[in-house]
Amino acid sequence: MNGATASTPSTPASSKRADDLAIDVRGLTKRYDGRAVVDDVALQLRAGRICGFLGPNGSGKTTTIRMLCGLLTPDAGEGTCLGFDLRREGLKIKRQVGYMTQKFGLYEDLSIRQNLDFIARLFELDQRTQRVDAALDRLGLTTRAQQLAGSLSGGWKQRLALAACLLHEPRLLLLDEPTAGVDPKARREFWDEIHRLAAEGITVLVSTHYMDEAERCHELAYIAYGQLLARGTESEIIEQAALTVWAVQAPGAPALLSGLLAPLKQAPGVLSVAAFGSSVHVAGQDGAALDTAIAPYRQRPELHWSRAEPNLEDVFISLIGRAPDNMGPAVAAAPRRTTP
Ligand SMILES: Nc1ncnc2c1ncn2[C@@H]1O[C@H](COP(=O)(O)OP(=O)(O)OP(=O)(O)O)[C@@H](O)[C@H]1O
Repeated sequence: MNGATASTPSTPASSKRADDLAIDVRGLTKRYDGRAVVDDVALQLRAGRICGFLGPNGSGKTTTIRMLCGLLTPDAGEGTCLGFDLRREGLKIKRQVGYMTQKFGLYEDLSIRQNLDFIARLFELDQRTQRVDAALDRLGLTTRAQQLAGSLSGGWKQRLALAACLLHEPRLLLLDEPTAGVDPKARREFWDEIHRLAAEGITVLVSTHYMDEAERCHELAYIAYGQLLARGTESEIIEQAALTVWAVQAPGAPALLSGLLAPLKQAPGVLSVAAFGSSVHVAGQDGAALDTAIAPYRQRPELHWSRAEPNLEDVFISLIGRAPDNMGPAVAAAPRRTTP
């Protein structure tokens, strides 16, 4: 559903008033060396919502985020961020957006307080000491204020980075894989904070590779090879994918299961074959074709087959299988692809 937006049960498209939308862009495109790494993306996000931005490595998430906050100029597309025109009002957007980059971007040889004070000066904020104190307090950093940023663990660094991008009281947070490499407890605390911010009316677009984080979002956008392939709530995305999923187990020889089923990945009708714990999920959209593909394997006595409910990961793996690959050699004036 490239270029389309999906409504959610609580936010029918008709009720999306323009002034409700923190992000409202369409046709967003960025090309490098003739290759569209972001291709005709449309995204609408209502104020106060948390949207998870998912997709495989190199699918265009960072590039999209950088276009949204005015750091990159799109080659095509238009729209607004926080009501400001993406092309003409980049500076106004930057002043009201908190952008957390994938890589820790603060000074490792400055203390937490010095880093925050530096950011406050960059933004020319008034009442700097009070703002820095409040940010330290909010993120539980007060007792560590004098600690060098470089000596912090991954989780604390992310907390500091979040504090830094909140200092100027942004209305929209663009978080690029904020919890990559962070342990589960720190990730949970980070997400609790994200939800508190959303409850205060801040809009959040957050890229992640973690399915448990996807499940904590109000809505999701899935991008592969630069094209937005799915958009909506978790249940809407699962429903739209219309997958049939079989779960297979091999109680006598679980280690052999993945290898045994590997040829199925190439079979007509099979969109994904993926291990989940002691099971392997085999998924496809055409139930009859899927049945034909798995028929030879269903005869095997060591394999136990049962129908399973599709989950988000089944859907995303299947979507990649169906997406057109843009990683090949660039074609100067390539014809527009149609979305599966
Ligand atoms: N400045 C650039 N010049 C050329 N190609 C680029 C540039 N920036 C990004 N790309 C390419 O654009 C594609 C999309 O990159 P992007 O960083 O947006 O993906 P991503 O979804 O954020 O990936 P990841 O999950 O690994 O962070 C990649 O193939 C990348 O190599």
